[in-house]
Amino acid sequence: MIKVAIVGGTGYTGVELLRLLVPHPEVELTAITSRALAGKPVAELFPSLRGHCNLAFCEPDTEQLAGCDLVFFATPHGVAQAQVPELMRRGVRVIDLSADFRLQDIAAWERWYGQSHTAPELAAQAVYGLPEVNRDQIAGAQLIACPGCYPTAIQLGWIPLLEAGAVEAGQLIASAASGASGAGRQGKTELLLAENSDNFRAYAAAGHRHLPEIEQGLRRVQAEGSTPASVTFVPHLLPMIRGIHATLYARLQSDLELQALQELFERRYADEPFVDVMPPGSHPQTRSVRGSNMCRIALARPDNRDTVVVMSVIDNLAKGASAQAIQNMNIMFGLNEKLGLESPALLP
Ligand SMILES: NC(=O)C1=CN([C@@H]2O[C@H](COP(=O)(O)OP(=O)(O)OC[C@H]3O[C@@H](n4cnc5c(N)ncnc54)[C@H](OP(=O)(O)O)[C@@H]3O)[C@@H](O)[C@H]2O)C=CC1
Ligand SMILES: CC(=O)N[C@@H](CCC(=O)OP(=O)(O)O)C(=O)O
Repeated sequence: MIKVAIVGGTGYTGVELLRLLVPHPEVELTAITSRALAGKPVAELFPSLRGHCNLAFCEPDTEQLAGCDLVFFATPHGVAQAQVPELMRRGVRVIDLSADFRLQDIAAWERWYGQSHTAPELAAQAVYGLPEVNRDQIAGAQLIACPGCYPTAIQLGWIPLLEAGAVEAGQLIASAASGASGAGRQGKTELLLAENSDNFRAYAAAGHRHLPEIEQGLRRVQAEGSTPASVTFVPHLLPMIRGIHATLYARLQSDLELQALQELFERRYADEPFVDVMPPGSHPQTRSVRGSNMCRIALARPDNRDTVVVMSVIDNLAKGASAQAIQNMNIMFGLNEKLGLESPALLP
């Protein structure tokens, strides 16, 4: 059994990790931290876990965490980089759901996240946990930087086109919308029912911190000498709880028929258990992935003109965070990658 701890067990990604880890046959949960609620039984805060989890929240104590095989950090940006170096020295493996180790360009990280980075050497060592690109490196990694939610939906939607050099990489446009759980479990006025229901709006149109992560990931899959991927990214807030819908626009380099594009995607993801390329004419819905680790993708070429539109949906808390983190864990520990992640989406 893998001895696992979760630092930050009271946020939405923390409790989603719990939901998925309690039935996992190879995991023994040993610690779930919350400084604010230390001592309180986990199932008292989350009654959905009554009968599944008998632990109480505890302080994030390095000695206790160091006794685990694997520690998940489901904490705000800046927390993992302070605590991970000591755990790594003591041989613990770490999967970080925050953005602390996602960017190789530390100056860019500091600019976008508004704080100085205290462990740049670990950012250089971390493996970006997108299994569809980095499966082999994930298997041998001690530290995984789990991708952000928008970056997961957007990269999976564009990777086949950029690998093939099929689109004008310098002019990519991503319009994406997220459910409110993407903003975490903090009280914020814009997330009140009265503000966010029956409403729809963009935010961070002038620049969102996921932009450098998206571009970094896309540039890594491009052939040498290609025009580096450059993205206009505008996120939106949806009046729903879970789900991301990304609509991705790219100009085709040459006159590739929709059928050829469809085959390109089907070939690229043929062996991927968590990417579903839907038949031509489909419009993927967020509810088709709710609670599941699946990314569903469909393609269109409106009026047969030179723009290819990719629609990509994920559950921000699942493939966009906690379920993807468990997919990484399965790969790191040599387990069946799908273990604990095979349930279909919740309907309705
Ligand atoms: N929500 C989403 O869809 C996604 C979120 N993420 C990322 O996952 C991370 C977790 O997000 P989310 O679940 O929304 O929760 P929050 O960002 O609200 O994190 C809250 C958790 O972190 C703990 N925490 C806060 N500060 C510290 C600290 N200094 N030391 C130890 N624990 C601390 C809190 O417990 P306490 O204060 O009681 O100790 C709480 O359990 C974030 O970095 C987020 O950006 C990534 C992808 C998607
Ligand atoms: C709706 C909403 O507010 N979404 C969040 C997404 C954050 C996230 O999930 O990712 P990180 O781990 O990179 O912070 C946002 O736009 O900030």
